[in-house]
Amino acid sequence: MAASTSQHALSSIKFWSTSNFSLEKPTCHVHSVSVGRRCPSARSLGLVCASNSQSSVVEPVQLPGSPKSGITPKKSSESALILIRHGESLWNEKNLFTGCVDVPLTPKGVEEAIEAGKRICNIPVDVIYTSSLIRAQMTAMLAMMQHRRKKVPIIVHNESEQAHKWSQIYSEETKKQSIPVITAWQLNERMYGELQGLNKQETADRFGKEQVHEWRRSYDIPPPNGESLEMCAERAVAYFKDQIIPQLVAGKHVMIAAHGNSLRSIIMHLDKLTSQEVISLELSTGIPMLYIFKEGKFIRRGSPAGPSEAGVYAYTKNLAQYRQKLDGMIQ
Ligand SMILES: O=C(O)[C@@H](CO)OP(=O)(O)O
Repeated sequence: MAASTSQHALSSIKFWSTSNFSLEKPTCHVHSVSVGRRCPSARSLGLVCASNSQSSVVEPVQLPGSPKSGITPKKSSESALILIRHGESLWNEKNLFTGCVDVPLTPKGVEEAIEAGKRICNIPVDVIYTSSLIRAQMTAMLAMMQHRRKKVPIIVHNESEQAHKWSQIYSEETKKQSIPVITAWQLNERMYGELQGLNKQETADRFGKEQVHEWRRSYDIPPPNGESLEMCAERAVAYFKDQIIPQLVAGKHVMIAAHGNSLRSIIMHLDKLTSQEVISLELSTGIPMLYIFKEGKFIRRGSPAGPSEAGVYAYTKNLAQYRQKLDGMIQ
């Protein structure tokens, strides 16, 4: 069921395919590495203090082509991959374990999402993936409202044949001005089991700080009747490999709006973090992180500090060209 839904989703993206923007001739700058507050590991730099905008010197992940997808890799192209954790939710504010409980953003979370959108407003986006939870979807939509290209993000409904049929668009021109938003439960927050709804501080007081830290950050120890990060990775990383990598291979620029732990598992995969290193990986709410996918490798670019931040655009001539193109369209 999940597989066929995903296949539907993929075919509708092909159908919706918009820009074939190709990024070529990168001028690769190795910038200084900045150290995050809580993570001494060089491999997670730039992610702990995710507001940091400098690029990293991470050894890129080597990926094979796209054996299953049948999509021909575009050798000369580069794709942008933006990862964004949702803005502050009402339960983040109350310091409650949230997991798969579907809680909306706070006004501060709304602001964070808008701010994130401003930071990435010059970076191309062809397709958006979000979890099935409202806090990630609100974040994706609010962020895209800020994008200078002004395409309309539209949620793809493939949950039933009728939903698919009833949400069709009958103008090719309108489709070109839209960005498909694919929602996938596989990108949901890790299921927190019997901790969902409990106060984090009270839980630490009751079970001990170390035990709670183990539940929250260890790789393979699940909270009571919940998912460990490893279990969460089994579905989130599998989805990333099966559905999202083929888009990048095909030259599409992708944004993923998801959650602290589903994104930690994807970043662990991209940056080849060990199960020890991932313990220190913390993601702030509403901070976008940029990777460039080129020739099967992911190159982490950190987080754009602002729409015109030189570091991000300096990396590829074509990111800069895309921005110039937007400047031209908007004048
Ligand atoms: O409660 C949750 O669902 C998560 C994210 O807010 O908490 P944690 O910081 O423990 O990963």
